Amino acid sequence: MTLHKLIEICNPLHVTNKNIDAKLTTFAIDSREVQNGSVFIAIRGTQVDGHMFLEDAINRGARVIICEESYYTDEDVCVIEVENTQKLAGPIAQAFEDNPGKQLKVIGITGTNGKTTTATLVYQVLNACGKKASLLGTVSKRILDEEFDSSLTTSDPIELARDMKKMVDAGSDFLVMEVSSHALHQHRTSGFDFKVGAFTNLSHDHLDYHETLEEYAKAKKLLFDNLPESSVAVVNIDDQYGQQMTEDCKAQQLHLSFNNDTAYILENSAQGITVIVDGEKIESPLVGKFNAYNIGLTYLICKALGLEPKEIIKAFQNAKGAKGRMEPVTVEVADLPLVIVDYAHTPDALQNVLSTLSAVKDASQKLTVVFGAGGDRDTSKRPEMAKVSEEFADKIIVTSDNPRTENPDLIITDILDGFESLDSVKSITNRREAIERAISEASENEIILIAGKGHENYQEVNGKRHHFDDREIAQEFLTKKAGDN
Ligand SMILES: CC(=O)N[C@H]1[C@@H](OP(=O)(O)OP(=O)(O)OC[C@H]2O[C@@H](n3ccc(=O)[nH]c3=O)[C@H](O)[C@@H]2O)O[C@H](CO)[C@@H](O)[C@@H]1O[C@H](C)C(=O)N[C@@H](C)C(=O)N[C@H](CCC(=O)O)C(=O)O
Ligand SMILES: Nc1ncnc2c1ncn2[C@@H]1O[C@H](COP(=O)(O)OP(=O)(O)OP(=O)(O)O)[C@@H](O)[C@H]1O
Ligand SMILES: N[C@H](CCC[C@H](N)C(=O)O)C(=O)O
Ligand SMILES: [Mg+2]
Repeated sequence: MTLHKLIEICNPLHVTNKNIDAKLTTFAIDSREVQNGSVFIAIRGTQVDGHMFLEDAINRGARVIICEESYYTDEDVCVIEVENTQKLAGPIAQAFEDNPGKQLKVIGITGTNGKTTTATLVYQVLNACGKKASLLGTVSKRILDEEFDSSLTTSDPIELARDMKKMVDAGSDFLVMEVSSHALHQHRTSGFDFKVGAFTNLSHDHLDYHETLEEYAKAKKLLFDNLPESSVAVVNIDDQYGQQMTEDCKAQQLHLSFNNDTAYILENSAQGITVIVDGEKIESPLVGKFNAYNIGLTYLICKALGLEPKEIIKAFQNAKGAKGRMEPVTVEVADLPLVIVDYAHTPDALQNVLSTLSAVKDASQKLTVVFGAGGDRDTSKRPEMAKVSEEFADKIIVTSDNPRTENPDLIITDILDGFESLDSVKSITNRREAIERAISEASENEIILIAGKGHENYQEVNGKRHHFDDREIAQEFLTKKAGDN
C-alpha cells in the first residue's frame, strides 16, 4: 500500500507530512497492535476514545495516523484528518489485503435469531452443491472446510479482511457470514459489497447497546440500505420489521412469507420439517416451525446465487444446521429423559423452542427448562424470559449463564421478578448443579431443555472463561442416571 493510495481512500479534510518516505507495513485500529511502519486509525469507541492513543501509536512505530481531529507531532509522521474514522477502517483494511471482499460472493445474514442457523445451512447447501464456500459466524470460522475458533459473531474490519484474504488464497468463491447489529452500527463490514443480504427477524435483544428497538432496527436496516442494485435482498416479511428493512433498498428483493400462499409448512414433527417455498418441496431434518424460516431463507438465498432448485433441495437432506441448536444429548441407554441443548438466549428464541417442544411432545410428557441470562447484557430481557418459560414449561430451574462482571444471584433475582408464581420454579446458581438436579429428578419420558449456551464451551466469570459445556455435563449426569436405574 502506498501513502498516495491511502490518502486517496481517506478523502481527507487535511493532511500533514504527505511526502514522508514511508514503507507502510500493517494497519492497526488498536495502538497495542502497532509495529514499525504501521498505519494507525483512531476510533471513538464505547469504552475509550482511540484518539487518546495517538502518541502511544507513534512511540510504537506508526508512520501514519488517521484521526478525526487536528493533531500535531514533531515526529516524521503523516497525519490524515478525516470526518469519520470508523467508516474508513473497513475500506483501508480491505485495501491492505488487496480487496479480497471484491473477489468473493459475500452473503450477509442479519436478524436477532437464526443468523447462525441460516448461515450454516447456506454454507452446507453450497458445499453439497460442489461450490467452494467459507463461513464466518458465532460458532466458528470455516475457510472452506477447515474450522477455526471465532470470538465475535462479526469480527473487526482488520480480522475480517485477513480472513477473507485467506479464503481467496484457499480458492473460496463464496463467503457466508453473520452480520450482527453491533457490526453494522460500527461499520465493521464497510469496504466491500454483499451479493446477497438476508433478514431473519427482529425481537428483544441487545437493548443494553442500542437502547431502543427502533435504534436496533435502524442498525439492522443498514445492511439493506448499503446493498448495490446488482445484489439481492432476501427478507422474512412475516416479521413486523421485515418491510421496514428494505424501505431504502436499491437491490432486487425476494420475500419469504408463510402467511400468504408463497410458502407453507407441509409437515412438522420431531423427525423434521417439510416446507413448500415457491412451489418447491424442501425436506429438512431440522425441527420446529421457526426453522421453516431458516430453511425458506436458505432456499431463496441459494436461488438468488443461481443454484438450481433441484440441487438445492437434494443438498437440504444432509444439511444439519449449526452445533448447539436443538441438539439432543445422546446416551446409548433406553428409558432416560430426552435432554436437548439449545442456544435460545432471548425471549423470542426461548418461546420458539419451548413451543416447538410442547407441540411435539405427547400429553403425558413433562417439560423442564434450565436457563439463565448473560451478565453485562440487556437486563430487560431477563423477566421476559421468565414469562415465556412459565407459559410452556412444567418445571423451571433458573441458573447462571456467563455472569461476566455481574453477581449471578442478582441476575437470577431479575429473572425471578418475571414469574407470576414461583411454585414450579427453583433457582440453583451453579449451572452444573442445576443440570444435575434437572436430570436426577426427571422421569424417564421427560424432556429437559437446557437453554442459552448451545455450542459454548465456557462459563465467563469476571473476564475469565472456565471450561463448561452443557452437552458434556448433561451426558455425564445422564450416564450416572442410567447406572443408578
Ligand atoms: C461493545 C462493542 O461492540 N465493542 C466492540 C468495539 O470496541 P470499541 O470500539 O467500543 O472499543 P473501545 O474499547 O471503546 O476502544 C476504542 C478504540 O480504542 C482502541 N484502543 C484501546 C485501548 C488501547 O490501549 N489502544 C487503543 O488503540 C481500540 O482498539 C478501539 O479501536 O469494536 C471492537 C473492534 O471492532 C470490538 O472488538 C468490540 O467488541 C467487544 C470485544 C465485544 O464484546 N463486542 C460484543 C458486544 C459484540 O460485538 N457482539 C456482537 C453481537 C453478538 C450476537 O448477537 O451474535 C458480535 O458481532 O459478536
Ligand atoms: N428463525 C428463527 N426465529 C426465531 N428463533 C430462532 C430462529 N432460528 C433459531 N432460533 C432460536 O434462536 C437461537 C439462536 O439461533 P441462532 O444461533 O441461529 O441465531 P443467531 O441470530 O446467530 O444468534 P446470535 O446473535 O446470538 O449469534 C436458537 O438456538 C433457537 O432457539
Ligand atoms: N452473542 C450473544 C451471545 C449470548 C449468549 C449467552 N450465553 C450470553 O452469554 O448471554 C451475546 O454476546 O450477547
Ligand atoms: Mg449467531
